Amino acid sequence: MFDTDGVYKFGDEKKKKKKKKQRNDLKKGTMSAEMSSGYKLNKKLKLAIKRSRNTKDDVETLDRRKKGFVGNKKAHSRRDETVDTVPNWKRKRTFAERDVGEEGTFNINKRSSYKEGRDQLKDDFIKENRTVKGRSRDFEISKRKFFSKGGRNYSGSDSMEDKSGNKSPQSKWVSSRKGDFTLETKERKTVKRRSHDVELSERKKISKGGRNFSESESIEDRSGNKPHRSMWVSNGKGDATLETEKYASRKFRNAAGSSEVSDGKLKTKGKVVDRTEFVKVDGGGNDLKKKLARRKSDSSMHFDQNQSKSRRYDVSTEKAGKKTVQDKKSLGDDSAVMDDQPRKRKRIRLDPHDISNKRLDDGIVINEENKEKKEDLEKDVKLSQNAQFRAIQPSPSILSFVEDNLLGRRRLIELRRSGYNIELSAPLDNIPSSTSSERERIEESVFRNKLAFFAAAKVSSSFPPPDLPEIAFAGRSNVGKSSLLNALTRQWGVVRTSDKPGLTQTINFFKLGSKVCLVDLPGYGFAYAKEEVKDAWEELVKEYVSTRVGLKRVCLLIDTKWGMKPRDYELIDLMERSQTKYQIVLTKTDVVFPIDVARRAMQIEESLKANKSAVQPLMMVSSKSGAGIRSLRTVLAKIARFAKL
Ligand SMILES: Nc1nc2c(ncn2[C@@H]2O[C@H](COP(=O)(O)OP(=O)(O)OP(=O)(O)O)[C@@H](O)[C@H]2O)c(=O)[nH]1
Ligand SMILES: [Mg+2]
Repeated sequence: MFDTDGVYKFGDEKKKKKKKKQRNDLKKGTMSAEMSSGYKLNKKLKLAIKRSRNTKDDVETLDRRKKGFVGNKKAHSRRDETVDTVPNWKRKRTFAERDVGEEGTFNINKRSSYKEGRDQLKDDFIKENRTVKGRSRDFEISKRKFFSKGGRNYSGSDSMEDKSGNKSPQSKWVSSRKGDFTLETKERKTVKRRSHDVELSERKKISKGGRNFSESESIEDRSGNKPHRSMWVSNGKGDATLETEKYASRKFRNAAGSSEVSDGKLKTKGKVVDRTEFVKVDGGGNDLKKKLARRKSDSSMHFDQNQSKSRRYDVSTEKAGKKTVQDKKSLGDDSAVMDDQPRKRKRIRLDPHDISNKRLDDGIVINEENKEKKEDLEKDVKLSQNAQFRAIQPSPSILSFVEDNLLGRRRLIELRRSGYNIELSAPLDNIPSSTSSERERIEESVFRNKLAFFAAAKVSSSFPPPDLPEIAFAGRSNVGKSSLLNALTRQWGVVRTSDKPGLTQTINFFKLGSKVCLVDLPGYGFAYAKEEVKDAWEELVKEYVSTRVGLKRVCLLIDTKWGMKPRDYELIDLMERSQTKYQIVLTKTDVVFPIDVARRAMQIEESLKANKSAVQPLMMVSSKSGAGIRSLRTVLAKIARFAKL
C-alpha cells in the first residue's frame, strides 16, 4: 500500500509480519477497537515523523501536490486555504501550479492522483496535529490568522449552523469554517486522556453557572461538533469567547506540555485582559473581535477585581484538583453574569447581605436625626433664653437713665444732636452742650486727684494696711475693670489694660489722693493662665472681698452683652455671706442696643432683688464712649466722702 511506503522499510521481518497481520485484521474487522485505535494512531505518528524528515525533499512532494490539485478538489481547496498561512507552501504551490499549467501533466492517472490527494490530506492532518502539540509556533500564529481571515468567505455554507439553529452572526462566522472544526477534532484527539476528561468535567461545571454555556452545549449535541468551538461560537459575546480562549490556552498547555506560546499576550497566562487583547489582535476585520475590543475596557474592571481569582484558577488548573473546580465554577458564574447583564457591570453593586453599608447609612441617618433633634432642642433653649430676654420690659426709670446718659450703641449724629462734642475722644465724658473745645473738668473733686499705684498682692499676707477706705472693682476677666479705673480718673495708662483676658494677675492698690483707695482685682473665669493659677486668683479675690477691712464697696462688673454668669453668682453669694456691699456695674454698654442695655439692667435687678448686700441702683457705663461714667463717679464720690475707717 502506498500509505505504508517508507514506514515498513525500517522494520525487520517480524515487525513486517506483525504489521501485515494487524493490517489484515483491520481490514477484516477482527481487530479489537482498542487495538484498532492504537494501530491507527501509531501509523499516523510514524507518518508524521517521516513527513517531518522529508519536508525538505521537494521534488516528490511537489509531484504529489501537483497530482493532488488535479485528483482531489477538496484537497486542492484545503491546500489553498493553508497556503496563505505557510509562506513556504505558497511558494512551492505557485511553482507547482505554473508547472502544471504549462505542462499539463496532471491527467496522468486518476487513481494515483486520488491516492496522492488522500495522502496529502493525511499529511495535512498530521502537520496540523503536530502544530497543536506546540511544535510549530509559526503555524499556530498563521492558523489563527487563517481562522480570522477566511471565516467570512464560507459564511452560510456549513450545515452545522442550520442544525444548531443559532442565528447569531458569531455562530455563522465560526461554524461556517469547517476546517476549524476538523482541526479542533484533531487537537482534541491528541490531548492526553486524563487532561481531556478533566477538562470536560470542568467545562460541564462551568457551563452550569451560565445560561449561555448551557445553550452552547445543547447546540453542540445537535450539531455533533466539538463543544469547545460551539461554546466559543454560540455564546455570541465577548465574555464567552474569552472563556473559550482561556480554555483553549489551557488545553494547549495540557496537550503539548508547553507553556511557551509564541504570542506575547498568551505568555501572561494569568491575565484575562491580555487574552482579550490577543483576540483583538488576531481578529482583524471581524465584527465580533471589534465588539470584544470595545467591551474589553468595560470588562477589564471586572476582570481586575477577579484577577487574583484568575491566577488561582490557572495555577490550580495544572493540579486539576477540587479547588480548581470551585474556582472555575465561580469564574463561570462571573462570566454568566457578564453575559446576561453586561451593562450592569458599570453600576456599583451593593451586596444586600453586606450589612456594613446599610448599618452605616442607617447609623448616619439616626445620628443625623439625633443631632438635628439636639440642635433643635438647643435652639429652643437658646430661643427661649433670647425670647425671655426680649420679653423683658424695662422699668421707666431704667429707660430714662439709658436715654439720659446716651447708653448703648449710638450714632455720632445722635451724640451731636445731644450737644456732645464728638471731636473729643470720649465725648460722653464731656459736658453736654459745652462750647469749650476742651473737656470740662471732672465734676467730682475726688476723681480729680492723681491716681497712684502703691501696692500689689498675690496673697492675702501681702495686702497693704487698710489706711484708706477702699473701692474694689471685681468681675470676670476682660470685663473692663482696669479700663473703668482709667475712665473714672481720666488718667489713661496708669492701670494697664489688654484685650487678652488675664492681664491683671495680682490685687493692685491705687491711691486716689488721700481720701480713697481704688483696688483693681484680677479677673475670674476664662483667662490665658493655668488652671491652678486662676484658682489661686479666685481664692485671693474671694478672700479679699470677704475679709478685707476698709472695703467699702465692691463694683461687680458685668458685661452687658453676656449678663450674669455662675461665677458671678458665686462671688455674690460670698459677698452676701460676708455682708460686703457690692454694686452691679454693666460695662461695655456701647456694643449693644440701648434697649438691650435697659433689659439687661432690668434682668439683673430682678435677679438680685432679694439680695441684701446689693446696692441700688445698678450702674451702666462704657469706658470707651464715657457713657454713665459721670453717674458712677457721683456714686463713688459719695462713698469716698462719707467713708470712715
Ligand atoms: N467697647 C468697649 N470696650 C471696652 C470697654 N471697657 C474695656 N474695653 C476693652 O476691653 C478689653 C479689656 O479691658 P480691661 O480693662 O483690660 O479688662 P479687665 O477686666 O481689666 O481684664 P483683666 O485685667 O484681664 O481681668 C480692652 O481691650 C478694652 O479696650 C468698653 O466700655 N467698651
Ligand atoms: Mg485688668
